[in-house]
Amino acid sequence: MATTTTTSTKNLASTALAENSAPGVSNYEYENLEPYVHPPETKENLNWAELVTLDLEDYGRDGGKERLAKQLEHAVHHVGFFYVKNYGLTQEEVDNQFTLAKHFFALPVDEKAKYECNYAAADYNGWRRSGRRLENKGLDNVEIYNIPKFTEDFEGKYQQPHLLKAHLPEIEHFSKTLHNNVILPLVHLFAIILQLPDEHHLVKQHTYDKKSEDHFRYMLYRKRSSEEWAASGGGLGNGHTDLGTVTLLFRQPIAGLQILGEDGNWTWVSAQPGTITVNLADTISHLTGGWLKSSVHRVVTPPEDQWTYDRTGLLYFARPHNETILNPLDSPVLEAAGVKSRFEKPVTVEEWVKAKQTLQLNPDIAAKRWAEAGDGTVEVLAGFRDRKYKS
Ligand SMILES: O=C(O)CCC(=O)C(=O)O
Ligand SMILES: [Fe+2]
Repeated sequence: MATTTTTSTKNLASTALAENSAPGVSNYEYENLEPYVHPPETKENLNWAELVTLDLEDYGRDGGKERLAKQLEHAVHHVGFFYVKNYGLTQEEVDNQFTLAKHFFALPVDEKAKYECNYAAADYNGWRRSGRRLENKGLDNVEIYNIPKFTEDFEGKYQQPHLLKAHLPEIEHFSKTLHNNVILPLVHLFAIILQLPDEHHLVKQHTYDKKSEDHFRYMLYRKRSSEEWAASGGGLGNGHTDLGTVTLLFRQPIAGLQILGEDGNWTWVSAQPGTITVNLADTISHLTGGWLKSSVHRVVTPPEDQWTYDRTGLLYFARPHNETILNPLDSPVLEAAGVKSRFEKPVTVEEWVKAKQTLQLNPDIAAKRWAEAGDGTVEVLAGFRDRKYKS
């Protein structure tokens, strides 16, 4: 791995994009860490999804926002998934984060346990051990480490292992760059598509400094044998929607992610070099009465030629400010579509996150609540129900 300082970011000229401040830390510390190496792509010919790719460099150019909004319109209303490229981080900066993820998950369980989530409080920041998923209790192979925003609200609240402490300035830089260069432009484009009277309305609901539950994530799906894959159900029952505004998934080569299309068929998301895969999630869908599509997706057994590799993920979850009320926005597009609130009473983002995370982090509570209706649905909050998506 190169060891030069990598603070260079593409200069995306736009008012919505804050300047990328240099982290001020050289990468020499990575010299001591064996670098993460991307596994090879599958040779199998899978039924790949066709997704549009937004070139974020166009965002700052004359007429660029309008061009990108036009390109995005169909995807956000009908598909819920797309790619972005030219987001202002070098491949080396991205790979350094994969390296940290790899080494974090290689720490002994006892060490990781010091940073374990407070599941009962529905607090997802910290380490989530495997074996806590409703579908596959005891059989799931997924570990997660979530890092909150670098703001006063979270200062001192979470301890980090030495490995990550030494790299917090870069992690902070990485998270803030994603927020400035991807999240803010995207919500700006959504506002243009929705023809909101104030084009900056959604940007103002997603400022970095105000309290919200955005977080950066390292994720690991440990490799397993064909028997283990079969016993786990292969992820077919894990279809879900994410709960925030959008989720950013960094390109990694192990296939597994699938999207449920409007036609009821699942297609695979391919690894496009230099891109981030973006999916829309529940809160932006709530803010539009379902007009913006919170896409159903799942991670299934990879193709056989990739069974010998761990699947390491880098993700960023964006959410509106906690105080945001999840009623449909004032928009001529939504008015023409006749959308309605999805809740029986006003619900804040904070309440929504807590309700859905309680189900996600506590398999025992979730099993009971899913069983209540007995029809494959669960009431998350104030009349809004999630449902199961089977194969
Ligand atoms: O790992 C992936 O590709 C997707 C993970 C995912 O859907 C999630 O963490 O919500
Ligand atoms: Fe997801």
